Amino acid sequence: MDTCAKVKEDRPLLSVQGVMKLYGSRIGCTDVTFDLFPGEVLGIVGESGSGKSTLLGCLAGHLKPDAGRILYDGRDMGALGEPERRRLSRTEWAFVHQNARDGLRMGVSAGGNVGERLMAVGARNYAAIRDTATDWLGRVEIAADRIDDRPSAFSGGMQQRLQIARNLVTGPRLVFMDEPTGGLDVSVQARLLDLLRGLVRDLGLSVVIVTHDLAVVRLLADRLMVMKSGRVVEQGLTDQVLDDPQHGYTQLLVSSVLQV
Ligand SMILES: Nc1ncnc2c1ncn2[C@@H]1O[C@H](COP(=O)(O)OP(=O)(O)OP(=O)(O)O)[C@@H](O)[C@H]1O
Repeated sequence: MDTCAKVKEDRPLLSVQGVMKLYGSRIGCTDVTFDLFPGEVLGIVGESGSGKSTLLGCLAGHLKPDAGRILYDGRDMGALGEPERRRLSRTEWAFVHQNARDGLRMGVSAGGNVGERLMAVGARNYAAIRDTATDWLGRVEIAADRIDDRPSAFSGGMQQRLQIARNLVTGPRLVFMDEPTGGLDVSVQARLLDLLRGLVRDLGLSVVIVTHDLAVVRLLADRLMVMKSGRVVEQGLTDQVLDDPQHGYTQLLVSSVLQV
């Protein structure tokens, strides 16, 4: 590896510095600082209203922070124009919504949902697009003979897997996930988690994942950030935080799960 490439590898893919987002006088999130390195998975946990979605919205460029800086691959997101942000959303980033319907086009076939992402980054050869779509449906365990079905004919778990294929087909570097296993049956969740873990590992993805579910972060996240009332109360290696929580709130969060 030459020196230049090495320097790039050592640089955070995402650097978040003192980010704050207010809704009027209400704090959405405040004083959030962390680095995400290439290939790392960061889990964000906290109770409802703790600011997880607000922070994710700021990171993904859906919300404009009121203070702080977000650097993506060294570039200040606040200084990027809207066309460049849209280009990044199409090419280098992906966003997996909790509700698959928010991330899919329900009137378009499964193959079309995957294929149109490829077309958005310049693919034009119909046969090659269909082949890639078929391959990706297989990777998310959807049978090839369902390629022309619409997502509305799929189960919740299948829709979520299709949303994941649609998001990953273009080879993004950074994936935002908002409760990707939320709202699914426990057995469906387990299968989806397993699939996600395999894809994250095989593709070496950098991921920021928001969840209520400590089992999800235990399985997927290298590092964990715990939020309460819009602030980060604790962060560290996932096993360390879950096995030896330092903050009273994290202790409560961990013990409430153990008691279930
Ligand atoms: N559009 C909005 N307008 C006003 N206040 C908002 C808005 N969105 C969020 N908030 C407030 O910001 C704070 C953080 O909310 P946020 O939705 O980010 O939390 P969360 O941890 O994602 O919750 P949940 O797990 O329920 O999605 C809460 O006090 C919430 O009421």
